[in-house]
Amino acid sequence: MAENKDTLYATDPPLGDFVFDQQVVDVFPDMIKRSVPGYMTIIHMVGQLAERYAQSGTRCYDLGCSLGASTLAMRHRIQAADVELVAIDNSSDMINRCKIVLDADSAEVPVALRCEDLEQSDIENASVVVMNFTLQFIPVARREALIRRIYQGMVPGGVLILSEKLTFDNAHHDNLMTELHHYFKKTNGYSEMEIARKRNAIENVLIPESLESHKARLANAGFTGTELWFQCFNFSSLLAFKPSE
Ligand SMILES: C[S@@+](CC[C@H](N)C(=O)[O-])C[C@H]1O[C@@H](n2cnc3c(N)ncnc32)[C@H](O)[C@@H]1O
Ligand SMILES: O=C(O)C(=O)C[C@]1(C(=O)O)C=C[C@@H](O)C=C1
Repeated sequence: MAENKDTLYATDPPLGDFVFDQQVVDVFPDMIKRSVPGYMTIIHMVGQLAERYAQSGTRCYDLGCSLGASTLAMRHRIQAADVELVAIDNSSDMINRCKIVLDADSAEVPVALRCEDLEQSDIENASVVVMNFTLQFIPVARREALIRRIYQGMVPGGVLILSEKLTFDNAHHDNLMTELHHYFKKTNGYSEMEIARKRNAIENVLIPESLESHKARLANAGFTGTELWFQCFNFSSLLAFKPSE
């Protein structure tokens, strides 16, 4: 299916803070590919990591699933038996479109699609949890409790795949990564005006943190072996493990 081009901030932009509403849903595949360097690599590897770490008789979660890109990647790669996928998002517009996408998919691994606030979600018996550019939209003060609940809902040997936009403590490095991200968006066809408007729209709702902050929070929750497995400019993905018994 042809993807609608993201021109949301080109003319007559939405007013106020960025929200994941129908306007965003209609252009989301194009928006995220042209905004997040390495996005498709991350999605592809989520499938491979789920194949490697999904355990029979457990669940694999996609928290902040949007249109289900990570869910589909896992669904087509998981080999373990009796695995259930759980895809959660609190945007009804996203969930409605995600349902259409999943219904059109041929894979047979069952998917439980839930429109709910993931901060209130029951997370149980999880061998794989994916949070792809979702934690950054959760208020910083509530991230620790959420990561702890995710850890508690995981089985021994389970893996969390946490992808996030990053800030850097070194001001020069932070400015360089921000500039390279800006250039990435320009090479993908966004105008200076679109980039500036989008930046203003997300600055109060997308709160990035440093790699060190993420690693400390994960360690405090009990995760071990946390490693940065992907980074392109100021976009990254981490693996964190719940120790085996
Ligand atoms: C950048 S998108 C995630 C992209 C998606 N994981 C992917 O890889 O294509 C962030 C998503 O998180 C969802 N979200 C934000 N806060 C949430 C919350 N408290 N509960 C559930 N979903 C949430 C948004 O509705 C949005 O769909
Ligand atoms: O940082 C930016 O400029 C972005 O557009 C990033 C980002 C994200 O990381 O979620 C913001 C909103 C959209 O979901 C797509 C990409």
